[in-house]
Amino acid sequence: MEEFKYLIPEESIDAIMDNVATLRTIENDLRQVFVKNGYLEVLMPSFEYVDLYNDMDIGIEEEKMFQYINYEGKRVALRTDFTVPLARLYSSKKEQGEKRYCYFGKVYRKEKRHKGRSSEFFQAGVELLGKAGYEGDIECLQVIQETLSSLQLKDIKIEMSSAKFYHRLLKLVDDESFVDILKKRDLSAIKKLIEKKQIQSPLKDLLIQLPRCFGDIDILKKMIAIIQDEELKAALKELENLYNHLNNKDVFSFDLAMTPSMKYYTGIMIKGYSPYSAETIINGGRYDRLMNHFHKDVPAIGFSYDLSHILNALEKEGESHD
Ligand SMILES: N[C@@H](Cc1c[nH]c[nH+]1)C(=O)O
Repeated sequence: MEEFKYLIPEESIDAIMDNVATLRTIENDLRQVFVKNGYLEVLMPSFEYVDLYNDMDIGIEEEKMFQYINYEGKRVALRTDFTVPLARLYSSKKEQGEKRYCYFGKVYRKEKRHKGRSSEFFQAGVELLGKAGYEGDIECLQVIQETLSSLQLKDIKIEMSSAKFYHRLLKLVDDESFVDILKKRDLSAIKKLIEKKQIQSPLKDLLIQLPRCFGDIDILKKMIAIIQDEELKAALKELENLYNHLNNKDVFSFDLAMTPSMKYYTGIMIKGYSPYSAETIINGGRYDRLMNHFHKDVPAIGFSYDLSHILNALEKEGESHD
């Protein structure tokens, strides 16, 4: 029996973080910028109904949730996301117009195979509710820019794409296997799919280029010039317009093969990377239809930093300079 005392379940790791002092410094720096920009800090509950997260086609997959059945016989989940509960909060308080929330805390997500990976992620994020279109997007991207230096990491890259572009592509290709192929950027599978579905140019040319469709503004301009489908073109033009309005463009680039990390994204999608992290350190995007679930028509955008991954990256970056 003695040896079992030291065992931990597969969902767990020895300690979530041991460099908590750094976490608190980063958290406080971020908080200052969020609050300065008018974001109200909220402390969200750890438990929500499973149905809150997944009772809609743009919700969160049930496999990701840690859940139990409560005394009412209802399924309750550990907080799996901040964005969905904040949409609930906004609607239940009958808020109207623009509202800015920020938060710090953990989300719990099941991994397919845990194998030494944590299921707890410490996030810091903001949600900007009620501000539509590119003005909301710009505000959100500017908050990211203003907070980047708080992360203490060098060489952060932020890639952008468009959920409108992604969903239109899915519709045009019309094949279940496409999402997985896109995630793997598998050119030979794309070629097979083109054969199977008898896809003709110009869509064919776009698909062949897609796995390598990342880079600076030139890649976006190039694709805008060759794409003929009006919806695809309009989605990319929206991104171009956004980019043109950004002050400091250095950290931003594009990845048109990006797949949404959350099903609720409807417009711009944002992913941030450090060379010292295999996982994304920033995730975000516009989600204009999530609030429909609460019978509201409210546009919204937000992002979150994954502080667990950021701290790991900081440690690796430090080791590489030793
Ligand atoms: N909730 C998203 C990030 C996000 C915040 N707002 C919009 N998106 C995530 O955990 O990946």
